[in-house]
Amino acid sequence: MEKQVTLLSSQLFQKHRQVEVVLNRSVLAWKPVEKSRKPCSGTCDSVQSYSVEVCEIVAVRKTEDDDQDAAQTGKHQKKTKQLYPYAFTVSYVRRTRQHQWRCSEVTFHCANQALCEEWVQVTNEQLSLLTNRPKSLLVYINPFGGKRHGKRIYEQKVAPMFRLAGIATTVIVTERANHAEDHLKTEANLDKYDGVVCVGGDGMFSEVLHGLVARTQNDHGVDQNQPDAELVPCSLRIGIIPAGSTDCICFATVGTNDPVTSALHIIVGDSQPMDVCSVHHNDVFLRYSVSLLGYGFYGDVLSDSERNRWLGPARYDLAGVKTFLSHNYYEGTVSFLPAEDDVGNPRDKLQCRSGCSICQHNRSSKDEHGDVSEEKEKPGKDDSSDWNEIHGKFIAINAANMSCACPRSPKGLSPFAHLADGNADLILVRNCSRLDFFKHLLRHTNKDDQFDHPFVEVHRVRKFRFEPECHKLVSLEDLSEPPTKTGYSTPLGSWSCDGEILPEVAIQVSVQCQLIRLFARGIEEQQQQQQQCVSDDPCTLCALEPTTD
Ligand SMILES: CCCCCCCCCCCCC/C=C/[C@@H](O)[C@H](COP(=O)(O)O)NC(=O)CCCCC
Ligand SMILES: Nc1ncnc2c1ncn2[C@@H]1O[C@H](COP(=O)(O)OP(=O)(O)O)[C@@H](O)[C@H]1O
Ligand SMILES: [Ca+2]
Repeated sequence: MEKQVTLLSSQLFQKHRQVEVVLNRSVLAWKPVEKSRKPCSGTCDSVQSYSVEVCEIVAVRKTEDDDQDAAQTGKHQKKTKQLYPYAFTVSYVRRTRQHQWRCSEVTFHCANQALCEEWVQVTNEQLSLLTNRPKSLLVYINPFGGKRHGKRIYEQKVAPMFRLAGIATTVIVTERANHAEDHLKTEANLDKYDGVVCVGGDGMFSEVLHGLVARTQNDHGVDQNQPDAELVPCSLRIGIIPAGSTDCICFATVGTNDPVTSALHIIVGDSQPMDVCSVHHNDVFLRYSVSLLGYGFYGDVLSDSERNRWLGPARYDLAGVKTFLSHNYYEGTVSFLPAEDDVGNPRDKLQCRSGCSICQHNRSSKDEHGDVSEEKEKPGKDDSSDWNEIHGKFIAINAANMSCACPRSPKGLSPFAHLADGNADLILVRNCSRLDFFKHLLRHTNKDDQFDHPFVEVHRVRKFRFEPECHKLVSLEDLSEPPTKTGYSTPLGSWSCDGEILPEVAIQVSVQCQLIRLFARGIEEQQQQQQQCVSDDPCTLCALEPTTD
């Protein structure tokens, strides 16, 4: 292992004791100088030092007198202030339960001003070397998403952290649907920004996605209407501050729907590539999807829920019950191009986690500039002979481009789907009894396998098409009732595309591998989650309360 060069090492004062503080390029560490130390009385085994990775330091600043006065009221503290009148505070990421991050602080007191300023300067120099961190962000807030708390969440929980981290922001509170999308497509000067942040739900994310992808394709002269066009990846990353109803894109990429955690992932400059499904009808571009493309059950839930938007997130529960009771099924033909053999399968129990090897493997197929390697260009890869075709009556047809985990279903619609493997999991739920369908739905909420039913099949696919049963095609004049979809006499459902209803039922879908990047890192494994306590008395990692939320 490479030996780390010490940049600074000093004896400083922290709380009521003297500490040896050391900074190298990757770690800030400190430990008490005294020989005798009481063990940690918290939940961890006490060892003798604390450490914070430099890449997880949010900010370092000189501690103002006011801050010191507020923190130091006791006799000891007054004495500390006399002996060590200068201080600096380091704000850093602390992992708590269930993938949540918090911003903690530690203040070091110094005997002389020059030393204090040196610590602030050298630590800041190290932070400035972290070039993946955003310096300037364009933020869109949907004030009406979810429980309508978006503006408050941003102002109270997120903006102060961005300020602390020295990130400049341009904030736009949207005034109508499609405001963010239109602004990104035509007006925004994107050269000024290192990323775009949306405050809202999956629908708001979808707006930002459409705006950014369309803008990028326009700038590069790529026609989105061509289903086989090689789309150019977006250079700006997208951050999501969850303030919507489902927020599954945030949940499935971070592991929690928590604004403070998401803000910290943005600040430290995380990057998570994401696949995007492009959806076409007869060679006309319809929409992109990142989470769920659902026909039948989820399409019906979505259409019904739109009527009750005023209910907020609860609209989905009401619509879910109504749709379940109506127990509709839809006939049609699904054709799909299976994934390559080396990318796993939807039941292999290999969860997509931070640094996922399956997604990393696929990364090699697209270089930094979005050029496609020879491997992907091999002729015959899309041979019509590779396509499979299934005809049937379906209660639901779901294409999950990622797990679609969310608080309603913590493991998601397809628990082993991958964020960036270039494939989607296509789930076909054939017509079955209400009770069987209920059992299938229930398994989305517990540990049982929702695919382990004779009426459910699931395939990992690169592309798929759906054609509704249309042999009873009639002329428009024959239809006395307004048709659900023009020209068909058999009942048609609709596709929900990340929470938007598609205007067409017959669709062609193609997964665009790693078209965008988020300010996220994928869900961390449990070991990464539990930051090891390396403290002593009193153990701040065990006992400190969050300081920012
Ligand atoms: C007997 C209990 C059954 C419970 C079954 C729960 C299964 C839940 C699966 C949820 C998948 C969610 C996929 C995400 C879709 C979102 O993109 C979309 C829009 O989100 P937003 O803009 O934040 O509102 N949300 C939905 O389509 C809602 C699906 C809710 C289904 C009950
Ligand atoms: N100012 C606004 N007024 C009305 N609708 C808006 C506004 N801003 C965004 N929207 C639309 O609201 C829809 C839902 O937003 P979203 O933030 O996803 O909330 P939810 O998760 O509750 O559906 C999105 O499709 C978006 O286009
Ligand atoms: Ca995928």
